[in-house]
Amino acid sequence: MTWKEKHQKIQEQKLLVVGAGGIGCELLKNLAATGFRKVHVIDLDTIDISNLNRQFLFRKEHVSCSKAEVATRVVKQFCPAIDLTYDHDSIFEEKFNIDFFKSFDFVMNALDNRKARNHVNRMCHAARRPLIESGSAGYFGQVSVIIREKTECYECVEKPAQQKTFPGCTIRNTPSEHIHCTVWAKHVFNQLFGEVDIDDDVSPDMKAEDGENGDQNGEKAPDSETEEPAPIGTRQWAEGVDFDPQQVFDKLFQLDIEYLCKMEHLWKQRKQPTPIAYSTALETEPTPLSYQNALKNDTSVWTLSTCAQVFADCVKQLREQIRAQPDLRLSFEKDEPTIMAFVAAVANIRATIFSIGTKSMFEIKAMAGNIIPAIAATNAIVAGMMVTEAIKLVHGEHEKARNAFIRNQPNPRGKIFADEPPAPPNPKCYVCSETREVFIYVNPTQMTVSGLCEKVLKSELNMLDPDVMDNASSRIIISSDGDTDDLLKKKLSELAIEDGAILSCDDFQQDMVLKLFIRRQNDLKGDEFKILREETDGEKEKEEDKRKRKPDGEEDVEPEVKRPKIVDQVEVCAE
Ligand SMILES: Nc1ncnc2c1ncn2[C@@H]1O[C@H](COP(=O)(O)OP(=O)(O)OP(=O)(O)O)[C@@H](O)[C@H]1O
Ligand SMILES: [Zn+2]
Repeated sequence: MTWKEKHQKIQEQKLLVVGAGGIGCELLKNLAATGFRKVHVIDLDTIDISNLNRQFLFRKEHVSCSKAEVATRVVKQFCPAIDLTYDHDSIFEEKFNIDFFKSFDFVMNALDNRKARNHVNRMCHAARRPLIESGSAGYFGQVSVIIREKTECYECVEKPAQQKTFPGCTIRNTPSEHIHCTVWAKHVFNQLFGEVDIDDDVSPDMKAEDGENGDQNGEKAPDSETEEPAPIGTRQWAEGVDFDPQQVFDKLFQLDIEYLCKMEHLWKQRKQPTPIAYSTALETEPTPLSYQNALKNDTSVWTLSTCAQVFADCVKQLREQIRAQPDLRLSFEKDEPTIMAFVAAVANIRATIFSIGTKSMFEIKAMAGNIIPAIAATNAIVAGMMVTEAIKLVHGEHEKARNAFIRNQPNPRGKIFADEPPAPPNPKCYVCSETREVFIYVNPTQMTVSGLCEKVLKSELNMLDPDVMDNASSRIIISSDGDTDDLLKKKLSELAIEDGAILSCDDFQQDMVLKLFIRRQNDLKGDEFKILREETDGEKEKEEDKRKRKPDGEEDVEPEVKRPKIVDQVEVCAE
């Protein structure tokens, strides 16, 4: 094929790009510059001021506008020849069905969360379209090529459980996990004593974006005209009260929380936070530990009053450092005891306010040290590597596809970039193999149908709207059209779903059917469960033996939970 013919082929390809954030902006620019002419981009989000440092298609005047729309407009300005279209929507929308995916030659992911990546992986599998997957975390970056029946899919290998990406609105308004409180506590530290960063805003979000999906409804808190917290920097405000610990405490944990409570739509389906005043916190226990003694107890969980005491002691100490050097900007250092104690106390007070379980300073230190900034150069390199792989796909050179990695340090062969051929599909993958099987340990007398649907199928296995049938009785126990809603509160055992039951779970939109093998584990409580992606024959036999020996079925079956393989797959990190 001549160079011209090759170029012609690039121009004719129809591509879908999912995500117009850090990697997406770079990617759209590269695609246009390489000669791709038929591109559709989807992004659900609007532009935040904190995106501007690396999402170079966006400018200050674009803040609050649709990312997909602005990216499309700006790319067309420098490349009028491109037929670039967009949707300002979530990729989970029903209109992006399998036929929609089939209308493209291949798909490129520039996403920041596993749920959406899993979904696109399944849609591409169902539509038989290649997918170029990407991710970056600080200096680490990765590109993978996923081709049905030829390579591993995104879900062939189990990923580590930790989710490192947190939308800013979750951090500022609606934390639901301790890590959200820890991230916020680090931001508080930076705002008060460190280098102020736009990303680190700690006040309730006036725009009150709701929830994990980034939907914005623009609702303001009542009386926001008069009662909005003053738009001055937290540091400036704190200097105004001479870093008085009580006043700083009351602002962060009482006044701002009271303000947050007024955004009623946030609390329709969530528990409202409880504002806490400094005096109330100290009164919850007569003898809180001092900072010195609390540090000695870094593996135990501090009480609320100890957290308040540690907060006050640390603020005073950090204030002294700033008084000595007024221009000093401290940086977060997890091994600096005052800073770490401050962050641990703040995180736990916030966790208490939002009814989230508190943790020891030791545990919080591990979480706080693990937060990675997004780096523009990594995104640019990743986007470049994606287009290199895209060109191979265009020319049908599937056998030349490479999974590529960028590292922060050279590997033993002195390379910062490394690549390898994609691994073959995992024959036991519950997404892309013929054997779509998942083994789940539950306590059938406690697990509800609703828990099975929401926690197992939707949250853990990323199905969108499953229909579930008990194979033994052929009874539908979960129906996507709501016909079975009266069963939601029932326990599995009430529907005769016990150890050994097999459920067929079908997601129409993802065109995915999998078999769920129920295993009983009596010590699991409520909707708790454990998942095994595969069960070896040996394990099956062992269990069969046990059941034979104890026909009453009362044995505790302790599953051998396999450690997830740590792979070089990275998640884009928000913080
Ligand atoms: N379900 C989804 N449908 C469409 N787009 C999505 C979906 N989930 C995430 N995205 C988009 O993927 C993009 C990922 O980009 P990036 O990782 O740079 O995130 P960001 O939110 O722009 O920045 P950061 O998280 O680093 O502050 C975002 O623009 C986000 O809106
Ligand atoms: Zn797979």
